[in-house]
Amino acid sequence: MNVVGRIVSGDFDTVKIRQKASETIEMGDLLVAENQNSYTILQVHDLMYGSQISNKEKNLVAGMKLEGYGRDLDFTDPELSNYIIADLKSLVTVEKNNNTSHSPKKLPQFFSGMRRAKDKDFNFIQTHEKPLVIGNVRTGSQKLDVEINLPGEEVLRHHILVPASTGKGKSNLVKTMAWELLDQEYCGLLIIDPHNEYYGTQGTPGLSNHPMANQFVEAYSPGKNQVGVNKLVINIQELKPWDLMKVIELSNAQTEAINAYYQEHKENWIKELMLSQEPINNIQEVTLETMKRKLAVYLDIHEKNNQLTCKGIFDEKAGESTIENIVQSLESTKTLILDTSNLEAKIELLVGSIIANRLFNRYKKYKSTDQINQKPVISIVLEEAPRVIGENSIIQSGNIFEKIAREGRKFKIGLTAITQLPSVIPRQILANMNTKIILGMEMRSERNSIVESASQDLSKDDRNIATLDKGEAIITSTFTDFAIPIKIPYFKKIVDQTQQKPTEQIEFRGIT
Ligand SMILES: Nc1ncnc2c1ncn2[C@@H]1O[C@H](COP(=O)(O)OP(=O)(O)OP(=O)(O)O)[C@@H](O)[C@H]1O
Repeated sequence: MNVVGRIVSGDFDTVKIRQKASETIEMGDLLVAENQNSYTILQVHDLMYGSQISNKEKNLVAGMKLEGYGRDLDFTDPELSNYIIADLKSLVTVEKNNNTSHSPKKLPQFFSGMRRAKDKDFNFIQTHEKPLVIGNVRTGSQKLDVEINLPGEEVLRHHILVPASTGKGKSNLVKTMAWELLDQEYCGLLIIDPHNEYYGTQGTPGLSNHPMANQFVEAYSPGKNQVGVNKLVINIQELKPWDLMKVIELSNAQTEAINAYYQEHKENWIKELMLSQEPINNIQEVTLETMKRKLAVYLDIHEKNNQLTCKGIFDEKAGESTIENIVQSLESTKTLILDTSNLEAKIELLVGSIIANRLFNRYKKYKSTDQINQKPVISIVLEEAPRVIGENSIIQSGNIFEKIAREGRKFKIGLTAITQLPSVIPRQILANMNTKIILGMEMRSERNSIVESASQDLSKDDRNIATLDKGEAIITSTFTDFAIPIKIPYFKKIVDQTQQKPTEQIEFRGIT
């Protein structure tokens, strides 16, 4: 056994080891303590200096070296006198006889030597029936040859949170996950894409580069025609007063007015309101005029000579089947990418809400008629998620995304919420996000909110999270035995490899 350190003190929370002089232990390294019938995998969460020399002597020797006295001056047996102490927390214990894992309940033997974790230490990992491959086990900054998968259907319906500082690899991770899920027939993905980075363009690979993209990717964009992308046009009949009320600020009188028009004219309410010369019921003229102006501004629909002119994504004549087609595609396990990069944030969320509402109501019906088990799970990918599920979200509380965050799992609809600011997501919603894939986070307040709502005890992981590099992550989930340090693959590399070997099958192992 190649010993890298020896246990010298500690308690159940933190085991302290002294590093062997010839070794270099890194933050986040995985080390193994062997027992007769089991072994425990531990992770380094802090590093510090240790010394047998008094401070006074150390300061004196350092001063002499700095000031040029005694260039060759050193301590006797320097590797014995000064050393590094690493703090470790126990992650998981594996029973050798039956290869099963469980939470550590014992301290490793005092003074025992520890070695680095190897691939075979993770042989206890199982493959799931509907796997979602996330990446490889990581020890410090090194990737092991052990792939991690989670039970995809369960993980997606119980929501995923991807918190990280800017540039730490959030989009890369979600693109990698979407790539993995693309041809899986147990799920559909709705990606609301405010930066137009998922479909791919010439020179920037995206999901359209997947070998099965023709069959499983469908994209909509309000912009100019792009090969393979549908133009996003939604018929105004699809818009209901309650969709609008969540995104546009309306006075009581204005709310009553749009409700009255809906009561009277049903799906033609927008057209009738915009072309109305006289208000219906007891609506005041000024309220009607203000409502016309608001609809014109937000929906880009204008009245001229008693005719409607539609300039934006909402149309009087076209787009009647867009929402239905999108929901159908999701149900047939496609990945649907909605490029919202040219839309104003409120309109982006309005479109997202209309789809999410239709989907939610459909799945609610499936639940009540016992058809839900035959339906795929749907995950809605939300970039900058606090815009809709945050304390100060730009659409009103009680919106469909909040509803999905709170009760979507019952109906097989989940969120994949991406954010730099988890601290502004209410605690109850954070706690509902049963899988968190944590990338590097520089701000302590943001780390705290994640540590407090994690499925495993991450109280010792603050420094580890702060020191995560691009593509390095920790998964904490109710569906894993322990918080797993992982390395996420680089999306561009996956695409390049697939294009070189289009028929190669990737093998993986999973975790229970
Ligand atoms: N797993 C990875 N392996 C290697 N490089 C990566 C990985 N993930 C991200 N990167 C690098 O980091 C850059 C930023 O990644 P990405 O755009 O995914 O971050 P982000 O957190 O979504 O950023 P932003 O907050 O600005 O949207 C990428 O362009 C890529 O160069």
